[in-house]
Amino acid sequence: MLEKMKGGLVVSCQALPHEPLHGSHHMAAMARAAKESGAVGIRANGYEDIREIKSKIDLPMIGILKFNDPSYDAFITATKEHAKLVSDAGADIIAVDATARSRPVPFPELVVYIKQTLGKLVMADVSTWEEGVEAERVGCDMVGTTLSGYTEATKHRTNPDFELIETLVNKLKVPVIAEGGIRTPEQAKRAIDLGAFFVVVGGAITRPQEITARFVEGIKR
Ligand SMILES: CC(=O)N[C@H](C=O)[C@@H](O)[C@H](O)[C@H](O)COP(=O)(O)O
Repeated sequence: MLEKMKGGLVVSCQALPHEPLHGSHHMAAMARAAKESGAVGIRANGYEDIREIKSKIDLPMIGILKFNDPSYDAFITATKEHAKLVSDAGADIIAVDATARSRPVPFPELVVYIKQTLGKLVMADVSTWEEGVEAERVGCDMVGTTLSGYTEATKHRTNPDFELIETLVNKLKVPVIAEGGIRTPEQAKRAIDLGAFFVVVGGAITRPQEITARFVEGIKR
């Protein structure tokens, strides 16, 4: 499965409850459009969306479950229960928050559970290269730059974080996934040229409100 994704584009099809396109019907339509135009995989959030997309579109699925619990900071598939839901929905790869922030289950325990009990691959969503090294050490199958810019320690960084992509490629043996803030085909190509295994693009393709805002701003400027 991973060989088929190498050098390609994964489209993240996500709309949270407050977003205009929220709903698995819309997300499955986005995923279908992505597949028709050559995407090699889909990333999606939550049981309903993952299940609906998987039932309609035959592409590898990176599944997540986003949940903000006030008692800890990690928010992407941070518990075993959430990992099981994502797995039951049909995800092939489960992406997890791998940042060095507070979490409900020790990270190595979550990784072992996903790999051994659920039998799925683990993508570690990190914000720093140190977190990437730790994720590889505890057995994650791939490391993504997803959370650079989204933690207290990295909020000063701009994305796409090409420096992080490059550093992770140099330090890790597992595939490095470029994700977060990629807005143009040129940026996606640059990430691949730096050694990213595949590229994940979300908002620039599947969040029309983001795209509209950029055009409106562009006209004002
Ligand atoms: C930080 C966070 O919550 N990231 C989420 C992770 O799944 C998604 O909201 C992003 O859309 C995804 O990572 C793709 O990134 P971008 O939409 O920038 O291309």
